[in-house]
Amino acid sequence: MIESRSMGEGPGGPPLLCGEGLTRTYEDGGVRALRGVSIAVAPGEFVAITGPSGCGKSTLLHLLGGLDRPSSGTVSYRGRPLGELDLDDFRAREVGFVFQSFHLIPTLDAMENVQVAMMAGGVPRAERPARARRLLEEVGLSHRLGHEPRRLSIGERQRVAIARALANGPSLLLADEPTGNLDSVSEREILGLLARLRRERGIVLVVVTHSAEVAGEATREVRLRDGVIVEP
Ligand SMILES: Nc1ncnc2c1ncn2[C@@H]1O[C@H](COP(=O)(O)OP(=O)(O)OP(=O)(O)O)[C@@H](O)[C@H]1O
Repeated sequence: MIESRSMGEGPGGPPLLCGEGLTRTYEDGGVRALRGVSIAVAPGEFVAITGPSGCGKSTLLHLLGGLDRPSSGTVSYRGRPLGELDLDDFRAREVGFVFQSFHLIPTLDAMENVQVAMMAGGVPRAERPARARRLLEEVGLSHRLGHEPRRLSIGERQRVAIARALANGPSLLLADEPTGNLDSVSEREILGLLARLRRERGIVLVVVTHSAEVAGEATREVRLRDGVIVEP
């Protein structure tokens, strides 16, 4: 097996998130999407995962977030393998996910989209509206609380999706091409927002991207090629 590594330079102690010897073969077509990747993400980091189309970036992100399981290898969070954790709880409370196409519920307004995520996180019903409002204010959408996705700009939709990802106070945001559908102005705004969340909330960012601008803002770039990490 090819083994490739990328380690974060943390201030000591266990990394926040760690993948060791990760492989993923899709039975459908026998594609070896990941062929032995080890990556450690330390507190405070903003890691950009880059590489050509089909090299395994989304696959890696899904494994790190517990959305998919490796064919072999282990993902650990705060030193504990995901297999030992309550996965639903991990995905709902510890990690926020952001996607290229937002994945908002079209019939719900911004407030409702954010509150839906709070159900899984066990936020008491009575607390949800005020918390959703605060989050939407934090992402700059206090004037769009009652708007459904179709009445929001593309950049605003991604802001709602980011507010939703913060609904349960995660330590980590995992984002798959978060600016892939945005024009360059909106991309810069979303990038500024992510940087602020890292600075003010201490949120760790792992972002899959094709954008040189996004990769340039990261504290570390991890490049994949054909399912392995290549050294910069
Ligand atoms: N569910 C699946 N079943 C079968 N093959 C898959 C599946 N998902 C991904 N693959 C294959 O695994 C490889 C890696 O896919 P992945 O989506 O991780 O790449 P990527 O680097 O994120 O690509 P892109 O930048 O185009 O989004 C590709 O060859 C893809 O066709």
